[in-house]
Amino acid sequence: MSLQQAEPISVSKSVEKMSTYGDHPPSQFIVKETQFGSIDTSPPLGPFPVIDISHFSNSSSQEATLQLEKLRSSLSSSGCFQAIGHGISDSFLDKVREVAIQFFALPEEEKLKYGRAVNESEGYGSDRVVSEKQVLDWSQRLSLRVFPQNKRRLNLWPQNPTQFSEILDEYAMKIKNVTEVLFKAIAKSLNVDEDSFSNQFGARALMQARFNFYPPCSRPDLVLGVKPHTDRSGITILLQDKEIEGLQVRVDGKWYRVPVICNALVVNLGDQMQIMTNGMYKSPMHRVVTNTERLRMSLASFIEPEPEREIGPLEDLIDEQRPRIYRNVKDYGAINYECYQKGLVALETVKSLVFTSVCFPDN
Ligand SMILES: O=C(O)CCC(=O)C(=O)O
Ligand SMILES: [Fe+2]
Repeated sequence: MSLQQAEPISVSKSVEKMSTYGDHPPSQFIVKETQFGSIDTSPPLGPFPVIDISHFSNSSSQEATLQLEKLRSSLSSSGCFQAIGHGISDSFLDKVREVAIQFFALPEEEKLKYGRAVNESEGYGSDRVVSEKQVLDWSQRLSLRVFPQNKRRLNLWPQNPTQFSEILDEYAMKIKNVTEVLFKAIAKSLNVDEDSFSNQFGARALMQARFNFYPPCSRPDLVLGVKPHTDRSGITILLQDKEIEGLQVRVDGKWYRVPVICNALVVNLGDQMQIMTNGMYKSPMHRVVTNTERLRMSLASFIEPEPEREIGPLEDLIDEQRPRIYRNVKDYGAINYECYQKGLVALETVKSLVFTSVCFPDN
C-alpha cells in the first residue's frame, strides 16, 4: 500500500467509543517491545525543576541569576522544566481546560463538524496514520493553527462551547508572550545576543495548538496515549490536566514521570532549538501513558520558526571544541514528516557532513 493510501487502515471505532465500552484495545494499538523500553506506568518522578520565569523580566537580580542557572542546567540535561510565574491566572487556565473538556463532551457528530480531513493535520480526529507499521495512539485530538493569525482556519474552530474561540485566542496571545520571555532567557543562559532565537523564529513564527484527550483505557500496560517522540517544534509549552498525570520524559535512557503541578506550564524544547543551540540544549524524547479510570486532557502549544526561513546553529555556539553538529535547514516540519513516514529520526538526517560521516561511516 502506498503512503498516500495509508490513512484508511485506521480502526473503525473511535478511541472514545472503545473507552466507553471498555473494549480490549485492537492489535493496531498494542505497543511491541521497542528500543525505548516497555511501558511502565509509574516510573520515578523526574529531575524537572520548577523555574519562576517572572524573574527573567528583571534580569539583573540575584534571583534571576539563580533561575537562569536552573534553566541552563535543565535544558542541557533533560530539555524539560516546569514554569511558574508566567503571569497567566489560575482561573484563566481553568477556563481553558473547561472549554476543552466541554468540547470533548459533545456528541461525536457535533465534533466531527470540525473533523480532520485525510492527509491534513488540522481539525478533530484520532492519531494520523502515516504508515502501515504505525502503532496507534490512544487519544483523540483537536489541532488548530493559531499563528500567524491570517493562517487560522476558523471553520475548524469549535463554535460550541460558544466561548471556545475567544478563550483560545486569548490563551495563544499569553503563550506568545511567555515564549518571548523564554527566548530571551534561553539566549542569556547561553551568553548569546538576546534576540538570537526570536530572529531565527521570525515575526511570523507558527503556533499550533493541540488539544489532546486521552479517554480511560482497559490496558494501560499495553497501550500508549502518545508513543515516544521528540517534538518537531522549536519550543513546546504544555498545559497539563489539573489532576491526572500521564506524561513521561526520557533522560539518559530512563523514563521519568512529569508531576502535575497545579498551573505550572511544562516547557520542553523541540528539535529545532536543539539545532539552533548546536546540540547544547536538548529536545527530549517523551510519551504519554493511559489509565483505567479517568479522562486526561492536555493542551500543547508548538512554536516553530517560519517554514521559509533558514535556521541553523548559532555561530556563537560553534567553535573548535564544539564543531557544528547540524546543517542549516528550511521547513524542518516537512523534513520531520517525511522521516516519520520512513521510520527515520529526523534530527539524525540533518547532521552536518562531518557528523554524518562519523555516525554513518558507510554513507
Ligand atoms: O499530553 C501530554 O502530556 C503531551 C502531549 C505531547 O507530547 C504532544 O502533543 O506532542
Ligand atoms: Fe510531544
